[in-house]
Amino acid sequence: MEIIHVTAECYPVAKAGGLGDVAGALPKYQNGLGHTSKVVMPMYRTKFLYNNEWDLVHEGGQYLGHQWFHYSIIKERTSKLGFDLFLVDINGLLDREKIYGYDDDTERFVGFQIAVCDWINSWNNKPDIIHCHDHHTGLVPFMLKYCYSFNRLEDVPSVFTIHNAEYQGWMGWDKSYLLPSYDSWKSGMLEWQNTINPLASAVKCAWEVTTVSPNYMNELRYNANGLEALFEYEKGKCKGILNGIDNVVWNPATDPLLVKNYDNGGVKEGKLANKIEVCQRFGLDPEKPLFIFIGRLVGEKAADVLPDAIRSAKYHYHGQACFLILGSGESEIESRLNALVHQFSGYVNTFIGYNEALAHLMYAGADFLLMPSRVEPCGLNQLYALRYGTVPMVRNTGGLKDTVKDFEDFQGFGICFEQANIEDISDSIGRALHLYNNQSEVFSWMRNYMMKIDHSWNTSAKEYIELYGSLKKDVGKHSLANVIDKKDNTGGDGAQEVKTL
Ligand SMILES: Nc1ncnc2c1ncn2[C@@H]1O[C@H](COP(=O)(O)OP(=O)(O)O[C@H]2O[C@H](CO)[C@@H](O)[C@H](O)[C@H]2O)[C@@H](O)[C@H]1O
Repeated sequence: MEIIHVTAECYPVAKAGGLGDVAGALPKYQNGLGHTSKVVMPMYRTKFLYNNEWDLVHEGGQYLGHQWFHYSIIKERTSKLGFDLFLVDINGLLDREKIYGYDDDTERFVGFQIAVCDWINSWNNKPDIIHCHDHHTGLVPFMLKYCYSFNRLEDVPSVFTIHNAEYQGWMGWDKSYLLPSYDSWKSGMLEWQNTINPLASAVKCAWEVTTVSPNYMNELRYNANGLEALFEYEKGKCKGILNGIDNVVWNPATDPLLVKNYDNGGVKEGKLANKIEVCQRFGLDPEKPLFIFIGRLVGEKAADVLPDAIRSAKYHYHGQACFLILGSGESEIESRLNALVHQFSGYVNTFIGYNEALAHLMYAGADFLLMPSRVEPCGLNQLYALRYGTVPMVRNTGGLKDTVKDFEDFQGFGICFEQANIEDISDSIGRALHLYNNQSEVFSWMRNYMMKIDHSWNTSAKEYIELYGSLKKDVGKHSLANVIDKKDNTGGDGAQEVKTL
C-alpha cells in the first residue's frame, strides 16, 4: 500500500514533542513491512534542511482566502530516514525557525493543508491512504470530502490520529474564507460549539480515527476538552493503537549520545557512568538516587505540582534524593522550579529549554523518571525510560496505564499512583527510595525485566496496516455513502448515513 503521512513535526527534521517521534518512526516500520510509507510536512528553517540535499518534485499554486500563493514540494534526495520525506515550501508562511507559536499559525497550517491536498491531487495515481496527525492537519479529511477542487480524492481513505485532544486548533468563523470553496451545506462538518474546530472536523470526516493508546480512547468519552459527546457519537470508527518507539534511535547499547553504552548485562555499570556524567554537569550527588522529569512544563503534565512535591519529598526524606528537570513551558512554573534550585542547591537542578542530547543522557543516567501527568494520551518518555532501565513513576492515566504496572503487582516494574497531587507524588518518591535503599534485588530484577519489554513499533505498525486494509475494503461503501450524502444536502453527519445504508 502507498501511505502518505501528513504532519507538522517529524524527528529529526523538526520536533517539539512526541508527535515528531511518532512521525519519524512509524513510516519507517511500515516500509519494513513491505509498504510504501511517505511523510509530508512543512518546510521550516531547520538544521536538517540545510544539512541535506533536496530535489524539487512539484510546484503549484492555490488560493488561501483571497490571496494566491505559490508552493513548492521538495524531496530529500537519499530517503536516509527510511522513508521518502517531502517538505512543503510556502515562502514567508512556513519557512520560519519555530514550528508553532506565531500569530498567523492558523493561516500557516491552513495553507499547508491546502498545498498538500493540491499536490496529492496532481499525482497520476492516488495514494491508498492519507494519514493525518493532530489538529494542524485536521482539515484535510474535510477538504478531501467537500472541497470542490479536490473532488478526485474523495474516495481515498483518510485516517486521523489524535496525539493530544487538549489542543484542537479552534478558529473563528471569520476565518472560514481561508478554505477552498466547499459545499456550504456541509459547514456543520467543520464546527463544534460555534467555532471551526479542526480536531472535531477530523473526527467527523476521517474514515477512521485513532488515538495513541486504547485507554486514552476510552477516557476521551468523558474527558476530551469539550468533545466528549462527539467521541461518544463517533465511537464506532474510533480505535486506540498504542504508540511504539524507534528501537534504533532509542537503544542504550548503541546510542551515540551516551558516555557509556550498555545492555541488560552491563546495566548497573553503564547507568552509573552516565549518572556520574549527568550529576557532574548539574552539581548533583551521584551516590543518591536520581529522579528526573523531561517534558513540557504545563498543567497537562502536572509540572505545576512538581516544585511543591519535590519540596515535600525533600523534607520528608531528609534529602536522600536528587532531582533534575529538563523542559520549558509556562514561565511561572519555570521560575518556581528555578527558585527550588536556589533553595536546594546540590539536590535539585533544572535545564530550562529543549535539548535532545541531554534527554538521552538523562534517560540513561537516572534511576527514576517522574510522570505525574493529568492527561497523557500515550506518553513516550516512560517507554524510553523502560528501554534505558530507568524505573517509570506514573499517574494511572491514558497510555501510562496501558504501559506501566506497579512493582507490587505480579511482574510489575514501575511505580503507579492515582492523583497528580503533592501527597501522591511525594509518597511515591518514598516508595521509590525504599525500593532503591532496601530492596536492591527487586530493583535490579526490575531493571533487567523492563529493558527486555518490546515496545518497538513492530506490533503497532502492523495494526495500522490492518486498519488501512479494512478501509480499502470499504472504499465502495464510502463512495456510495458520499453520493447519498451529496444528494441529501441537509448538513447531516456522513457517519450516520453510512450506518443506514
Ligand atoms: N525539553 C526537552 N528537551 C528534550 N526532549 C524533550 C523535551 N521535552 C520533551 N522532550 C521529548 O519529547 C518527547 C515527549 O513525548 P511525549 O509522548 O511524552 O509527550 P508529548 O506531550 O509531546 O506528546 C503527545 O504525543 C505523543 C505521541 O503520540 C503522546 O505519546 C503523548 O502522550 C502526547 O501528549 C520525548 O521524546 C521527550 O524526550
